[in-house]
Amino acid sequence: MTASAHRQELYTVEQVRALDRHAIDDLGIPGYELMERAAAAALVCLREHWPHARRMAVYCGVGNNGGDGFLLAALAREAGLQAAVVALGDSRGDDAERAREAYERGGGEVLSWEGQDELPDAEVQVDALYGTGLQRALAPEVAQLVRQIRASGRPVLALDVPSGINADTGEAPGEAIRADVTISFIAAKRGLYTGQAPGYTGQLQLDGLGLPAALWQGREADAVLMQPAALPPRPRQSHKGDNGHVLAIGGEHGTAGAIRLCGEAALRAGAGLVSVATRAEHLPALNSARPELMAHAVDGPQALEPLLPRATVLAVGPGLGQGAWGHALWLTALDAGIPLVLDADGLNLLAQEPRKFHGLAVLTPHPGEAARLLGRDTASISADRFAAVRELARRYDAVVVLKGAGSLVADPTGHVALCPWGNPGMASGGMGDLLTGIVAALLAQGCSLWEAACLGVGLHARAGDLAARRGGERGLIASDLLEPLRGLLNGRES
Ligand SMILES: NC(=O)C1=CN([C@@H]2O[C@H](COP(=O)(O)OP(=O)(O)OC[C@H]3O[C@@H](n4cnc5c(N)ncnc54)[C@H](O)[C@@H]3O)[C@@H](O)[C@H]2O)[C@H](O)CC1
Ligand SMILES: [K+]
Repeated sequence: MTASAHRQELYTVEQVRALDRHAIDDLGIPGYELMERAAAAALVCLREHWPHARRMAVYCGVGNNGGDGFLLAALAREAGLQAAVVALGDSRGDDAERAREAYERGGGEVLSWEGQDELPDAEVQVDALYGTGLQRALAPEVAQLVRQIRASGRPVLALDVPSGINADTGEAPGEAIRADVTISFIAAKRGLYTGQAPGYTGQLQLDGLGLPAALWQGREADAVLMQPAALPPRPRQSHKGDNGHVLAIGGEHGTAGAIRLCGEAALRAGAGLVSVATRAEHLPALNSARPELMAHAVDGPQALEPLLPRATVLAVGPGLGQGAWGHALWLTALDAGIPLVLDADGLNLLAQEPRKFHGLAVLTPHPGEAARLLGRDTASISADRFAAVRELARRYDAVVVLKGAGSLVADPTGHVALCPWGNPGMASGGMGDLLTGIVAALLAQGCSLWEAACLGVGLHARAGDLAARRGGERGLIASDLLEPLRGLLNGRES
């Protein structure tokens, strides 16, 4: 496994092809040699994960991904392993044809496969059907093969991309290979880290195929993969005034939980002071449960206005509702000219009354809220999350977090950062309220919009992973994250 400096950069398929061409044309490394290196790296990976496996079945497509598979099978046979190859059809392209010939010349046999044929008996199955060349959903007969591969219950090693996954967007337009391990070559394809892809890649490994670092220098990447980070230690003489004042606004009749979680998260993420502006009925519960939260009864804008001058950051939306009360507070907050984090109903109100924030806001939509903000359906957001988050940041002139597996952060200039952490246990109520409070607290402590959004998303997801590791993903609730969050914020992993 080649550790490579470029691993934190993410590329589109087109950019990966340009890297391949650069390696071939400018560094003089033939495409076939890249294929040989890919096959060698795949065999090392296979033996790392399944050291006792003696029999493998390699499923080869007609292109270069299939070529990788043929050369892997040839190397495996040379190493004394049994390798059966099932081919989808005749190989297309010089390198793929040459790879197939090399396999057959070494005595390898190619099995054809029709609809209901039994699959070869194997301890490990290798997916070399499609890689970065996938252009649409798998054909029905290939989808059937994929289902049979899954039904066999045998582990799967996917080469470069799990077949059926779009390496640009992370979408599975139809059936797709669920791999136990995916080994991806040369550069990290952005689609493998977001959307549906993380559910299909299994453990994702990257191998730079021994290419010189010069290959990536100065080459355009599309996004960056977030790296673990924390806030710098607090100065000894720090006092609460130094760490900002978050004013959280929300909590329509009967919905105190969201704004309370938001406020608690802001406290746990280090804000110096946290106030909550909400309906009067919620004050007794708030004050008894969390006296550190200064709760204010706010029945309209005239009661909110005196609180604004003391606030350095606003967190607007958790449980706000879209009625007259919520709308009036929302308008007052947005017109205050104070940096803010907008979430939940604050975003739904924005979808109805769009405005640009000119670098004063972080928006934190989930795909459904993003769809409303763009006037599209949720499916189109999931079909290309990178395009959607960039369009949101540009249209609203704000830093935008598009939540979901592989959360994305974009700024209005098009920079995108991708969060590789998080787990399905976090798809539960209140997690978004937590994130809003965390981002607001980081802004209050002096982070820029971009830093607060990236660090906030990363801390939130890593806290979710720590909490899930301790007690499992099922039944994970937002408040479970508060303690791990505090540790991570202070640079402690456990
Ligand atoms: N130097 C390099 O480029 C290296 C590439 N490597 C491997 O090559 C694949 C990409 O190979 P490519 O031939 O471009 O495409 P695929 O093998 O992924 O796909 C084959 C072929 O299939 C057609 N196709 C696409 N989608 C469908 C579909 N749904 N149904 C039917 N047919 C479809 C399309 O014409 C494709 O061209 C890359 O992933 C690497 O595995 C080496 O590993 C490194 C060097
Ligand atoms: K594949």
